[in-house]
Amino acid sequence: MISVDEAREKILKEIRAVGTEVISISDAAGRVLAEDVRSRRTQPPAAMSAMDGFAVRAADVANVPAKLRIIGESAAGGSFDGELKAGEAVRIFTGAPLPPGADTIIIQEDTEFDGGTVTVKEGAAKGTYVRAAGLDFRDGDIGLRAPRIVTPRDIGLLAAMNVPWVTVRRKPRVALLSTGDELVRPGEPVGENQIISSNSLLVAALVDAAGGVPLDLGIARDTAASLREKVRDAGSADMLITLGGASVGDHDLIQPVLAKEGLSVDFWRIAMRPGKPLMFGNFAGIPMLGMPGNPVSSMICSYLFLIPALDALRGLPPRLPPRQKALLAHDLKQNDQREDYMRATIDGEEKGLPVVTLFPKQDSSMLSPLSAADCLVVRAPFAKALSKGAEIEIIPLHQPYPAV
Ligand SMILES: Nc1nc2c(c(=O)[nH]1)N[C@H]1C(S)=C(S)[C@@H](COP(=O)(O)OP(=O)(O)OC[C@H]3O[C@@H](n4cnc5c(N)ncnc54)[C@H](O)[C@@H]3O)O[C@H]1N2
Ligand code: MOO
Repeated sequence: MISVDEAREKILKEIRAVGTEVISISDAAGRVLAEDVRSRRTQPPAAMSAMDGFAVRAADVANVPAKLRIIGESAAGGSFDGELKAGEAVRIFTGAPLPPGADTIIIQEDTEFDGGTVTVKEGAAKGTYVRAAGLDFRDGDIGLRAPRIVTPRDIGLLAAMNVPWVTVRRKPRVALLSTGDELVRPGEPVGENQIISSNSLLVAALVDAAGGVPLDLGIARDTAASLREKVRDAGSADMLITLGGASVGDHDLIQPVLAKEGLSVDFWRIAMRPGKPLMFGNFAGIPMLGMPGNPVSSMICSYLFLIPALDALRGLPPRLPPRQKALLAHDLKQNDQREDYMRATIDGEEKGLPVVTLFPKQDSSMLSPLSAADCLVVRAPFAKALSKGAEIEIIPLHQPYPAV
């Protein structure tokens, strides 16, 4: 058995970024930029007022009160074309260009004015409330560098830079094939000893959340013919995930059957719990992850291996699940040779750290504690027994990959 880190390295070594496409910036949130983006505009294009008030020369308001003659008006979207000279002021509004000759804005609260004159009661240093041309960015500046996940904030910047389209990685397509005679889809008629297939839906939702497109190939029955037929549809995918049939039982057909269809196995079995029978290889030219059938195993394998692989397919440096320190709410026994990922809740805080309680049953078939968990407690192989209050490492499960 190989370690979790070794397995991830082997997977990432085999993954290449997918191709690119050009899309509208309104569709770009969450997508990965494939090329640097340069501004097509200087912002602000000219010196502009940041306030409603009067454009003046700072020298004219060095001594207050100062009476100035109003010679015109500049509103956002328009301009005052004349030149401001000594003793003059221009009525100006937020976002309007500064008239030539003016260098300072006096907010209107600091003035008294009628039609023709303004009395400035509070002076201001030169440049007050003036946004210089190019304050934000200049034509030709690189505004965003690739690779980068486009955030809603980036979309605002792209729009302001007058960039309506961007080149992004296309979304990687991930084919998901469930296997097992016992499986039926949610809502279908279900026999006494059957179970509802939850795995592929869970992993599909993760693929979607991580920026990929899940392709559901359905459920293959535990026969070579069914598996061969279903896997044929993986052709257009960038990656294939099989769910179940990864272990050593007589009905675990993934490896023996797919080997005849072009599967070459890189590794099989990892020193982790759950997820031990994970398999990685190449199936007819595309990377393939063979995940164990138990839903918790496939979810944790997705966190540790599939999401970093999706990052790599999207041309990003692969992100690992973020870890943080926490305290145990109870004693914990020593670990064996497998790296352990255990579902737990967070109940309050002590010394600035979350306090975690493990679910008493960690069976990898159990979805209710998976859904209720706030975090996974991570334990290294052969970790020693710990007492209540000891420090441990967790992977928080709420929004672990923030993108806004
Ligand atoms: N003799 C051994 N037996 C097993 C070992 C072992 O090392 N030696 N490993 C165990 C571990 S650990 C796991 S994990 C499982 C993995 O088994 P498979 O990948 O072959 O998966 P299946 O046998 O097909 O299914 C396991 C379990 O999960 C349920 N399942 C399968 N698909 C789905 C689905 N789409 N949605 C929900 N649940 C699913 C299935 O009904 C089984 O209960 O092997 C152990 N055995
Ligand atoms: O490795 Mo299995 O995934 O413990 O249930």
